[in-house]
Amino acid sequence: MDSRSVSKHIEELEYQSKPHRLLTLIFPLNPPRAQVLLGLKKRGFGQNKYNGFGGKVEPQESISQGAIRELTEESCLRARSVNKRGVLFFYFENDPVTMEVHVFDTVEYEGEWEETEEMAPKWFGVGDMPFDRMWKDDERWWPMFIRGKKFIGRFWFLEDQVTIVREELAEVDSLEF
Ligand SMILES: Nc1nc2c([nH]c(=O)n2[C@H]2C[C@H](O)[C@@H](COP(=O)(O)OP(=O)(O)OP(=O)(O)O)O2)c(=O)[nH]1
Repeated sequence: MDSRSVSKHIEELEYQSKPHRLLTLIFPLNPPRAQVLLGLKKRGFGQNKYNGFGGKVEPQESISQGAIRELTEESCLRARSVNKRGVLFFYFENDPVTMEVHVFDTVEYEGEWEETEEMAPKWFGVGDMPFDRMWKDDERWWPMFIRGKKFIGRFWFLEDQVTIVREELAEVDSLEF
């Protein structure tokens, strides 16, 4: 198990024994936090969905460094600081790998966003999200995200990657494990 994973804090042997893929997901907010930059994913996992920016954490970096790197690779924005906002775990039917996604926001970033090979960015009002073109779980935790809360969620998907058959979602005071 990757030592950066927070899985050791979940008391479920079945959960701990599964391989985890560590991923980041970061949302740039405009300074009054009224708008969020999403990207339309052009290829790979989640293609044609709007999402924040992110991807796999590399072995030599911290999770927040991974979030900052992916933001630049996918949108050309350079984050000066990030805030950890949530951890999400995804389980897919017939897939032994648990996806452990660390969610961040940033209000301190530099540069102009640009379309990249992976993402076509676009600003949205935080209360006007394109949920019909996003991952199904997003509308569940987004209200916590925009109210400035921290959260931990677990979502069990069928193989279709659309149907959620079970979920656990809770606000937490801290994500410093
Ligand atoms: N909003 C949201 N994001 C999700 C969900 N599931 C999930 O993996 N993600 C995010 C986490 C990552 O940011 C992204 C998946 O990472 P990725 O496959 O694009 O990773 P990558 O960029 O390293 O991959 P690549 O370069 O090899 O294509 O999708 C979800 O249910 N909701």
